[in-house]
Amino acid sequence: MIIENLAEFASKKFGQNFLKNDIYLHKIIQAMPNDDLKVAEIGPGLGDLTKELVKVRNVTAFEVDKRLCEHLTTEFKEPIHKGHFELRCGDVLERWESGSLLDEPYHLVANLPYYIATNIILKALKDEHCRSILVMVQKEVAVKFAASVTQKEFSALSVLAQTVGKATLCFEVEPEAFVPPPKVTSAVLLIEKNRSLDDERFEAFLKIAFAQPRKKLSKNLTAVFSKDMVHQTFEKLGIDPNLRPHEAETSIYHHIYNELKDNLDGKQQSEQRKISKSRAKNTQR
Ligand SMILES: C[S@@+](CC[C@H](N)C(=O)[O-])C[C@H]1O[C@@H](n2cnc3c(N)ncnc32)[C@H](O)[C@@H]1O
Repeated sequence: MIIENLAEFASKKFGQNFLKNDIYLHKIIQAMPNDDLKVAEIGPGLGDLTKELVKVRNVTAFEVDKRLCEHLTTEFKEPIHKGHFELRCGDVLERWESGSLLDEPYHLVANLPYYIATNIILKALKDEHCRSILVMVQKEVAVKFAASVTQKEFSALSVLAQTVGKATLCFEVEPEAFVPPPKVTSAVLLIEKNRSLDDERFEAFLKIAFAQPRKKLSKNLTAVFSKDMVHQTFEKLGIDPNLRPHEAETSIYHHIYNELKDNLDGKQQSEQRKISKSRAKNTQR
């Protein structure tokens, strides 16, 4: 496929900003974990990163844009034939609906489409076959995942990353490295997993805890749990009730969650009952 004007060819809908810089492509390869597990690449695009990946690993790539799928099938004829490269066309998020992205252990390596980057990382954190995540994302997103406690960027995403392993912001990438250039600075984020997220309610609990990041953590929790319950839990665990959400360590979130999670269920159930009752009323009318 000959593309006369790459900037015009790029689809905004699919978040296409092609990385056209060999230095950063090589830096991504160097940052990969040092083993021979398979690599899953999301959004291979024109295949610039893919070309480097297939030199060192077996790769399965997921691409939503049919034009690019056709291009990649021609471009990677040989590695496809040799069994080093497999292309799956379609929306990667739909693939995740039926379980793991691949049915064997893998590392995720990608220059992600920014409009669904956080969503993809969260799916990969839960995917038990995913061993690590090395992705180019908007710098702001990378900072949130990699922040340490007490930094103002420490967020629910940082707690989730620390729950499964270790997150590192590897390096920043300026907009000019891409065609077309995105409006924001990018960064490569590495999350090395030693376990997977297995409790979706913990994520829901963190949303409550960080709902108003500048308020006190105890205050945020009273949006769902009674004041007494929050007070007693903090006292039992010896936690300062004046802590702001970004000042509490990941382990503190797990301790509080373990104390309150049964009541979180109760709350969810009572909300559910309220919804069902109001639906029943509406049907009677
Ligand atoms: C930022 S571009 C990266 C392209 C290429 N890897 C590079 O580095 O130049 C994002 C890629 O993700 C693809 N993409 C967007 N949404 C997708 C989805 N839901 N499932 C699979 N691929 C998707 C786009 O078509 C595009 O190829």
